[in-house]
Amino acid sequence: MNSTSSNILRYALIFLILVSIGVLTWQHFGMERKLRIDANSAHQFIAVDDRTQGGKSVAHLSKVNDAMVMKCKIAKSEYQWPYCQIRIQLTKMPSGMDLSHFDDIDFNLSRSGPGPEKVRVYLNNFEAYSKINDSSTLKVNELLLDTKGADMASSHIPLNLFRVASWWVEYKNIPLIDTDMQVDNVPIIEISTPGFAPEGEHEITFKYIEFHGKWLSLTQVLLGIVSAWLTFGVAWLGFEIFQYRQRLSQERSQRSELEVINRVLEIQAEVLSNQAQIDPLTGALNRAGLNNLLSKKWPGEIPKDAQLSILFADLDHFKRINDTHGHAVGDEVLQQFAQLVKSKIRKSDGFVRWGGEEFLVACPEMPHDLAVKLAENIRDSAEKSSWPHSIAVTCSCGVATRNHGEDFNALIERADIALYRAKKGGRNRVEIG
Ligand SMILES: Nc1nc2c(ncn2[C@@H]2O[C@H](COP(=O)(O)OP(=O)(O)OP(=O)(O)O)[C@@H](O)[C@H]2O)c(=O)[nH]1
Repeated sequence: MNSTSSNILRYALIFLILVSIGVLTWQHFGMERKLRIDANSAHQFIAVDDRTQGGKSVAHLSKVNDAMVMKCKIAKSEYQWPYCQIRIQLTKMPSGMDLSHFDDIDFNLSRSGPGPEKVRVYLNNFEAYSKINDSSTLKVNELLLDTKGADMASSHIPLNLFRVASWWVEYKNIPLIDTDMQVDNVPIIEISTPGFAPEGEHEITFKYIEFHGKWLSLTQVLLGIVSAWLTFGVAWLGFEIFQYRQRLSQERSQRSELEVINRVLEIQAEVLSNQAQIDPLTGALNRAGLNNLLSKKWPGEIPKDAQLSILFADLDHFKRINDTHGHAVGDEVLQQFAQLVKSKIRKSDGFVRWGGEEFLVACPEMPHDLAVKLAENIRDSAEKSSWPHSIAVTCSCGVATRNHGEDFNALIERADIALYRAKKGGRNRVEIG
């Protein structure tokens, strides 16, 4: 990891930590969500009594200042559970308000009249089985609220204290599986007299209900934070893999560049080495070239039984050619003679410019008779060739073939002595050493 990416990682980590702490703190101390339903709300407020069920109780609703006041006369009748209630129509069925995001409720209501100082609060939820025209099919989530005691004094009554009313479950014969508290689609809220309301004048004054909650629950916030960290981790991993691949491909291309440079240098070294071993005028090897050739053929010492014939070929009276026709013509003759010898020898033979106009041919694995024949062939061809300025050019040769275990220098010396004899013997001839 380079320093830039480790800095980015450090800043990203600090940023994520700060955001995580910030969001958690915000969730805990803020992020408030509130729904207030009061007497001034645009919702429809209705007084409901038991007359629809055959009862005789009569309820009236009126707005007094900031409150909805329901006056109710509970009367005994054949109906067993006389009641009056304020109904707040929040929405038109089948749609309702989703109150499940809220955690607790504040009530501002009071009651007077005979009987217990309690009211029943209903959050009626529209369910799959509910019918639009029949509000009794809404699931009744019930809370019995003490209007004088601790309930009203303490605010923030937890929403999860609501329970599905057992009388409603019995009355509607609701299967057990559907009897969980559900407030995600509430079209109606009702505030009702207590279950055992005695006969007489009752009054319920409603000012407001306030639902409190968080825009995001702690679980949602934690899930969000974990997702953000996971996303960051995956993104960082991807970034690291991307960088690693880039580095890898850079290294690969650098390596292949180096290999190319290396190969070029090897070729150049080979060319220079070859140039160092080759006579530029004739293209023949020099003495270093001969040593290289022999050591390639026989690394280390030349084996005792290795067969090797040496042939010296020296142009006759070459000084005269130079003197008569000039040095440049002498060069031309040397070059032509070198071509002639090259055309007569094998690829495996070493052709060496030994001195000024003196050449050596090293013939590995060549028996003596063939070496003599080769020398004779060279000599004869030189004599018969046509040369620049029609110069008559001849050469003298000395041939020696290696005896068993003979030292290379001794072999050279024998060939050289043979050449000397050829010169002494009148030139343009082959002598054996
Ligand atoms: N043009 C030319 N002449 C060279 C070169 N190298 C050597 N020589 C000349 O070759 C001549 C050799 O002369 P000598 O050693 O007397 O031999 P020679 O004249 O051939 O006489 P023999 O070998 O005895 O037949 C000298 O004059 C050298 O200057 C070269 O590269 N180019």
